[in-house]
Amino acid sequence: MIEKRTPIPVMEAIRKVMQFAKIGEKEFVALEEAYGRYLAEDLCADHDVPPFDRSPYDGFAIRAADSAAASLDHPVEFEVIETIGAGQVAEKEVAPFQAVRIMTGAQIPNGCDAVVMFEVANEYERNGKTYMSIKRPFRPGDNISFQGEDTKKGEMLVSKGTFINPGVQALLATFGYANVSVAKKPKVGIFATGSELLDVSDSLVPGKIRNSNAYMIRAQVLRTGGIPVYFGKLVDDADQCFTAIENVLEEVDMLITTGGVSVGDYDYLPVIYERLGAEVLFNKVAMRPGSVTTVAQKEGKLLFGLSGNPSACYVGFELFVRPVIRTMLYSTKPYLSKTAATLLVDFPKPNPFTRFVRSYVYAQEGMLYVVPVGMDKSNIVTSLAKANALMVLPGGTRGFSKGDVVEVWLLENEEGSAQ
Ligand SMILES: Nc1nc2c(c(=O)[nH]1)N[C@H]1C(S)=C(S)[C@@H](COP(=O)(O)OP(=O)(O)OC[C@H]3O[C@@H](n4cnc5c(N)ncnc54)[C@H](O)[C@@H]3O)O[C@H]1N2
Ligand code: MOO
Ligand SMILES: [Mg+2]
Repeated sequence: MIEKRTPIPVMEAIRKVMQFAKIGEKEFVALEEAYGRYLAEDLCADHDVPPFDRSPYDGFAIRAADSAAASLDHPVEFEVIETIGAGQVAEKEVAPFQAVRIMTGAQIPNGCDAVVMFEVANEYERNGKTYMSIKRPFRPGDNISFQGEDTKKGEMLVSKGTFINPGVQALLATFGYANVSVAKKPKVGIFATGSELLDVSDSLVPGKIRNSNAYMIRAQVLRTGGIPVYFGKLVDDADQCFTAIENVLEEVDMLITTGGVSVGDYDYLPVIYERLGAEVLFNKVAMRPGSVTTVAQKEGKLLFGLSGNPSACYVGFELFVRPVIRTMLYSTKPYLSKTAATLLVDFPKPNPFTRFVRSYVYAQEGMLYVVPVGMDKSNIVTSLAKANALMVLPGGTRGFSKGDVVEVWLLENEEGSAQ
C-alpha cells in the first residue's frame, strides 16, 4: 500500500516555505563587481548633484542684468576676460559687461547668472582684447544647470534589495562608493537523483537519459542571484543518497534535489527526510506540473525535493526556491512579477489543480499576449527553452478560450512581486 498524500493549495505551500526564508548577510564588493548584485543598504544622496551650479552649454557666462538692453539693432558688448573648461574654476572677478568663456560642465563663475551659447554670440578681437556681443536679453538662470537640480542631499535614491543595474552603478559611482554593501549570495546545493541519469558527455544507451535538470537548476539559481553548488548525480540507493545529502547539508544555505519524491519503489527522498529528522512541510501541492514537489526543513534549513520531471522541476524552483533566494538578497518583491495577458489560442483542458503553463508572452501595440509553448506535460523539456512566462490557470476551472484574459507570471523580469 502506498502512502496517501493530501494536496495543499499552491499559495498555502508557498506560505509554508516562506516561514523559513531568512534575510541574508552583507558583504562588500568593489564597485566594478557590483553589477548584477543586490544592494544591502538604502542608497541616500550625501551631497547635492550637481554639487555646484554649472554650464550645460559651451558659451559665455554673463551677468544677466548687463544684457537687459540688448536687441537686434543695439547689440550689447561684453569683454571676455577668461576661459574655463570643465573641472576649472574661474579666477577673476566678473565686473559689469564682462564675460567668461565657459565650457559645458564648468562651474558658473561668481557673479554670473546666465550662459549665452556660442551660437547666439558674435565674438571678435579689438586692440588685443577679446569681446563678444549679443542681440537679445537673458534672464537670471538662463542656461544654468543648478546645484541639486538632479538630486538634493539627504534624498533616498534606491532602496535596499534593489538589483544593481547600470543606472544604479552610475549612482554608486556618483556618491563615491568604491566599495558597495551587497547581499551575500546564498549557496544553493544541488543533487540530481536517478539511476537512469547519464552525464552530459555520455552517449545514449538503452533506458538512460542525460541529466538535464542539474544544468537547468544551476542556471535558475544563477538567474535568481544565488551560487549553485552542484554536488553531482546520485543513483537511486537510499543509503548512498542519505549519506551524500547529510554530508553536504552544513555547506549550503539550502539544498535542492531533483527526482525521487513520488511514490515509486526507488523514490527515496521521503525516507531520507525521515532519516535526517527533517520536518516535511508538504509532499503534494494542488498544482500541475509539480504536484509531487516536497519541501522539508531541518533546523531551519530548507530542503527542496523537486520533481524529476523537467517541467515540474522548473516550475517547482520558480514557485518555491526563487522567493527564498530573493528574500536572502533583501528583496521585498521576491516572487515572480505578475501581470495579465490575452490568450491567443484555446486551452480546452480542464484544470482540477492550478496549472502553470509554460508560455511565451509578448507585447504588441500596447497589449500583452500569451501563447503556450510546446506540450503541456510535466515530463516535457523542450517547451522550457521557449518559455518566458508561466500562464496561471486556477484550479477548478474548465478550460480557457482564445481572447480570455489570463494571469501570467513573468520569468525574466527583474522587478518581482511582493506577493
Ligand atoms: N503512482 C504514481 N506515480 C506518479 C505520481 C503519482 O502521484 N502516483 N506522480 C507523477 C508525477 S505528477 C510526477 S511529476 C513524477 C515525479 O517523479 P519523481 O519526482 O519521483 O522523479 P523520478 O521518478 O526520479 O523521475 C521522474 C521522471 O523524470 C526524469 N528525470 C529525473 N531526473 C532527471 C534529470 N536530472 N534530468 C532529466 N530528467 C530527469 C526521470 O527519468 C523520469 O522520467 O512521478 C509521477 N508518478
Ligand atoms: O508533479 Mo507532476 O509534475 O504534477 O506532473
Ligand atoms: Mg519517481
